[in-house]
Amino acid sequence: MAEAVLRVARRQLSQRGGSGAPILLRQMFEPVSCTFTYLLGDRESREAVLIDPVLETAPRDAQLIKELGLRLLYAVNTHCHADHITGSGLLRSLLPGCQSVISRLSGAQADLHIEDGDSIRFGSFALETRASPGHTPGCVTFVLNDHSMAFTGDALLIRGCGRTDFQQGCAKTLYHSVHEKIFTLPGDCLIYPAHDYHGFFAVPANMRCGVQTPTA
Ligand SMILES: N[C@@H](CCC(=O)N[C@@H](CSS)C(=O)NCC(=O)O)C(=O)O
Ligand SMILES: [Fe+2]
Repeated sequence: MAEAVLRVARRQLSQRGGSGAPILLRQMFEPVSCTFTYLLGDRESREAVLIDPVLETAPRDAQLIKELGLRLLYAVNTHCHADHITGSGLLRSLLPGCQSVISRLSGAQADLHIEDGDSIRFGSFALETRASPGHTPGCVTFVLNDHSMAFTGDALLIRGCGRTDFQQGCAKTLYHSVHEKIFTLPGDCLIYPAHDYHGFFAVPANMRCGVQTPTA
């Protein structure tokens, strides 16, 4: 018990940037495709990244980013499926200076291509790229540098995983990705998936909406 409390306290401390301010996190939802988009920002430098934007809600996201006084460096995609990648292009035009990012293995066009192990920096934070193929060959999971949160795209959903029956999906590959790249994260790492098709998520007062491994 005491150890768990210490672990949470340590995590809360390390989620702070250079000024000691906590990371800014907003979980947003697009109800037609049931997609989550995540905004992460450094409160000091005002640099931010957006994970898995959706075309229809890109104007909403751009408006929020402006209202929060953030500078969007990257619109980042966990994988190449139409429900995600279509938003990046619009965001580039709505927020000049923003660059689109996706894995090289996805085969999709972007300003920046990333690979397993690459880091995406914003302010005093960074997202580490973990290749997690299976839903698609180019799927990646983004892990905050202190391993307190992970953005799993369609690799790991809530009480399930992404489908593997189309666009070069492979159940065996996904099984290994989830077990070796996601379940190996610390037990108190919060998992933020790309979809909720069943209304399983809740928004508690403290806005912590992830679920913990390995009981996701
Ligand atoms: N089953 C979904 C239909 C939409 C869908 O196929 N979603 C993908 C992720 S977007 S590429 C998926 O992997 N779903 C998981 C699944 O178990 O189907 C729905 O219920 O609307
Ligand atoms: Fe997908």
